[in-house]
Amino acid sequence: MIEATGLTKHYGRTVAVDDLSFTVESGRVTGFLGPNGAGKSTTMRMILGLDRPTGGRVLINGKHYHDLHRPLRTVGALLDAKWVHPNRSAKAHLQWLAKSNNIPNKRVDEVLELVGLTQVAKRRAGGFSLGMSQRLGIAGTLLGDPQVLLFDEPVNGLDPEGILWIRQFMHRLADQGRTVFVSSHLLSEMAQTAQDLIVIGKGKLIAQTSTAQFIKDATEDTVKVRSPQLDRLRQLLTAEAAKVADGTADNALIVHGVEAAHIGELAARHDITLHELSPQLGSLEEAFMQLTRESVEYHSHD
Ligand SMILES: Nc1ncnc2c1ncn2[C@@H]1O[C@H](COP(=O)(O)OP(=O)(O)OP(=O)(O)O)[C@@H](O)[C@H]1O
Repeated sequence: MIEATGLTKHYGRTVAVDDLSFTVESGRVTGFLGPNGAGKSTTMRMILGLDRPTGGRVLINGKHYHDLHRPLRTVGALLDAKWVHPNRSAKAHLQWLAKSNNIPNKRVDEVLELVGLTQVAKRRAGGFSLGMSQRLGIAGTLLGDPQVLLFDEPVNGLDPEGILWIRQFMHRLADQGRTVFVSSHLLSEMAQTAQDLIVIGKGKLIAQTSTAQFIKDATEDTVKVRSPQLDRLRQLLTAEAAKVADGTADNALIVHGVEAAHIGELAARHDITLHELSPQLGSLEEAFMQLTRESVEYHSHD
């Protein structure tokens, strides 16, 4: 578990992180979202003791990073996947990391196996593709079998196969009861990966909630209806004060403010044939734009 309380960081006159409080629970993948410059990297660096807070505190499993007896056994972090000596093999890189942290050598083979790099363990890491480098970086985070894992933009630049692998791997780590905290700009990817979200804007907390609730709160659900008797249906819905707009497909309407079940019953009562009746859920992109825009406007009026 990661707990931030009143966490604040000033760089000169810039307030990078502003009185931020949140909790990252174990057994879940938690996404960390915010527009550029919102303070995500600064927050992650403070969690890892790489930056000292100006105010407040952040604890990992109840302790400051610096007070952890063997940090790598409690928290693994991947901030930059290309952070590896290019001429070292994947295995030599991990062996060096293990040795400098008093981790037995046999754990290196285990983590190589876990991330699927056993076959290429002896190849120069400098020649690895981005996807392989990410796997090597993740192997490094797992060396100490830590309970808490932090990943900064882990899927940036990866192909769809690499993205899917990382998503499934993170879910597996969370299913093992670990705390998985991951920042990303790729919102559609986050929508599928993260069960919970912490969203910040200008260093302040905008939302801490489940991904589903975040989308529900910030977007309006609509229903798409297709019917050969569209004009009749439109009249009936408008008479009920529903907001109705033309859909992009032929013979389709987008209905706001009425449940799909009600539209189905209305159509049945008036012998109207329906070819489609599908609730349209808002996207994480829409919710994110909506909520971060409000935060920016709010702050500019401060
Ligand atoms: N070492 C530093 N010195 C001065 N200002 C900094 C430093 N690091 C970050 N900042 C400033 O703090 C703010 C937050 O930056 P940070 O990199 O934490 O945001 P971010 O959410 O990670 O952004 P991005 O998504 O673009 O990576 C920005 O205004 C940035 O310019």
